[in-house]
Amino acid sequence: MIRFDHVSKKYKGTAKPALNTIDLEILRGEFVFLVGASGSGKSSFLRLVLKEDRPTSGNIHVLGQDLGSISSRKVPYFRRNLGVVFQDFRLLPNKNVFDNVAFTLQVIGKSRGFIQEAVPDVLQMVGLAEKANRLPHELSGGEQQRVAIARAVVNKPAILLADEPTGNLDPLTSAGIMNVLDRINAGGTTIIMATHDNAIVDQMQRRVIELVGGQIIRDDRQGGYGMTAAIGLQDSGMTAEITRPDPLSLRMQATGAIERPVLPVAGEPAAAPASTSSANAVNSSAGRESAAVSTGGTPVIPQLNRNTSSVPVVPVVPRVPTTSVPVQVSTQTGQISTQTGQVSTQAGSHSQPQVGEPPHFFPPAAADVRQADTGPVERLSTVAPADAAAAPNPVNTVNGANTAHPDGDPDDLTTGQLSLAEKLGLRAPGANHDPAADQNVGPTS
Ligand SMILES: Nc1ncnc2c1ncn2[C@@H]1O[C@H](COP(=O)(O)OP(=O)(O)OP(=O)(O)O)[C@@H](O)[C@H]1O
Repeated sequence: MIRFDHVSKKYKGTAKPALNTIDLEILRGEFVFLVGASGSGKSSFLRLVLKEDRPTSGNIHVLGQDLGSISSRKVPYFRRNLGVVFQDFRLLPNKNVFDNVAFTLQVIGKSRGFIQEAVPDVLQMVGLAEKANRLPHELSGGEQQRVAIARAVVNKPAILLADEPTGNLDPLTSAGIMNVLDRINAGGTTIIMATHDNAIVDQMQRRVIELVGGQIIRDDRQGGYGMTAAIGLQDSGMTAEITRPDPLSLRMQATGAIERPVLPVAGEPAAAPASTSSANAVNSSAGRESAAVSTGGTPVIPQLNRNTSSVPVVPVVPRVPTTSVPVQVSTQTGQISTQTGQVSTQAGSHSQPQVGEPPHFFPPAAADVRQADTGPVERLSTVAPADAAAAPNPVNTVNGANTAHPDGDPDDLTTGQLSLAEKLGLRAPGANHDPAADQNVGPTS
């Protein structure tokens, strides 16, 4: 699905490459954390996947396409297969939640009927069905990020790139976001998430690729955040991130139990301190939404409790024993791929998308702990109109790079002033556009 062959990226005027001879393969359906100290190359990696930049050397294949052979004119079409979520949300401030999500579909010419069906579905999935008419500034940070996620996935991208999506959020709210991402991944979307959030990485136990100085020093199939990345954070003064207590560990120490706390599925408190009372506040203020479990006053960064639902969840990638694979990644992932094709649901009702099959858009709400707290599982409908196969999706610049490109790369769509639609990769630069879409907004809470 994504393959880097000896990829290096060196920016003009810099002494060291931002990425140095990267070889790696990411398979369909994987959830991959990209960790590493500030400046280790995470965003550069994501930019290359998006073809927002091009490598100095090496080859990149995404979704079977050699990125080097995609012309600038075709980049927006390529990017419709990718969704991107950023730390700072980047919603349109003057459009309500529905219109922010619908915007993606309007730009690429989806029918009104499709939009009327797809947007409510995706808002339901992210837990914002009741807030479709709100403006971004009327939402909490976590809710704004949910809108951004909804916008990123409304047209079923094969790949979702998330650059520090929880970077502006408190732990409890972050956990809610991770729950949403986990569910999107369970529907078949490959997710690559750059993050400094050690607690999330440690608890999710997914594939972890760690960069140091532009090189992959670790590739754990079921990894944790790791010491090297943490040391890098300390070096860069971002110690708050690494000193956050791991509530799950604390809870396990306290109880000796290994059960996972329950995740809040949808919605977050406007400003959620991680405490029992705030978790309850979420619950009461958000009807069907469940609250995070907090034990003994210890804030719990929730983790999916896949066992609380009667509907089994399909493992997206079969879990193999944790093995550190600093190099030769593709060899191992090739083996995984074979296994993936054999996986089916325990219930037999929901299978993983196979190669060539678009991702199911919303998995059953099995991973959704609403059932545990609120009764029967509410199954989320799928967005499956006939024209959904085109699967366009918002794509934006990574790290807000809507500035002139340092290399003067002719393929670089970040050059010059671009509208949001252009930055989202939905329209080729210079095409007709909605002037109202030219503004972005960061966090408003
Ligand atoms: N446009 C650019 N021009 C020159 N150098 C750049 C550019 N973008 C990134 N770099 C350099 O490339 C290296 C990798 O940067 P990158 O943004 O990919 O790191 P990162 O791991 O995403 O960092 P952070 O966690 O702080 O976002 C850094 O040394 C950075 O200074």
